[in-house]
Amino acid sequence: MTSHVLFRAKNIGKKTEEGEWLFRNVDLELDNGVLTITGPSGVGKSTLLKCINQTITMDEGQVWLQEKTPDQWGIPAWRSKIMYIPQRAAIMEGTPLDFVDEVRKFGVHKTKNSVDDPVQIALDWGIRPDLWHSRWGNLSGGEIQRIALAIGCSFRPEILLLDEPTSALDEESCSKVEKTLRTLNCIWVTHSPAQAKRISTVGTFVMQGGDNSEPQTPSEVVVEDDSVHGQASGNKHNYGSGETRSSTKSTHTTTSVTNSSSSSKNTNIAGH
Ligand SMILES: Nc1ncnc2c1ncn2[C@@H]1O[C@H](COP(=O)(O)OP(=O)(O)OP(=O)(O)O)[C@@H](O)[C@H]1O
Repeated sequence: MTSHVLFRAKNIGKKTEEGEWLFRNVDLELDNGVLTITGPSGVGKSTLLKCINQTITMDEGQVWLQEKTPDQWGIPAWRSKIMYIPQRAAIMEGTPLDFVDEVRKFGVHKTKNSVDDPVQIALDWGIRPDLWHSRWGNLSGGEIQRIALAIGCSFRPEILLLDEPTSALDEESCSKVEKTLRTLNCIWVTHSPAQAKRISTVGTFVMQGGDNSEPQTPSEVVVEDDSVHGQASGNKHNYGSGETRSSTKSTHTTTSVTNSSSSSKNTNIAGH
């Protein structure tokens, strides 16, 4: 009998085009809060988020939201509830407001009246209202990033899948965005151990290439140079169980999720 958590992923695996395992046996749980994912470049963090969002097909494993699979929800509903915000928003035709109107037409999202105003959300992050009338191609990387995030937040998904959501932001903007996002349910990929320490409320999954079945233990993440060090080594556990990181003066000890044995049309915000 499994516990009824908001979101569960069990044994997720994805193969490369050559048929090797890019990663496998990834287990995640999130009931409430922010779960961060770190790991070396190319290990498959973005691909994992896309598998969860059902943007691409996983080769093994299953995901559940409120104990229902994507097929049981229906893929459009699933993607509106577990919304993926890509690392680099695709440059589209038109303006951000055009895009918001387009997405609202799909109807799988909540009705217009129950949707938050993305312009207001982004205003708190330093995005002037007039920028919503600018063509996507005329916006800076940091403006596009905040606007895409604000649109995602405005639809009030159950969970936001965030792929390095502040990578193009200066410190002040980053801090404002983090303040908002920390109040939501997020699975958040970051390369910054310092950011993982700041924002994760339920722990950090240190992703490994290939088989993730080895139980992980708290791993040392050196904060000073903002790069990930150390190897997973320790107790098997799931997120959502209340396990949290501990820290010392110079290092941050993250927790890791259990990892047991190791594409389609979408409605992503400004997505691929
Ligand atoms: N649909 C797919 N099927 C199989 N492999 C894929 C697919 N999409 C991407 N990949 C491959 O997966 C590998 C990992 O890419 P991914 O972007 O997920 O890594 P990452 O850990 O997020 O990297 P970074 O930290 O640099 O952003 C890449 O070599 C990429 O070519």
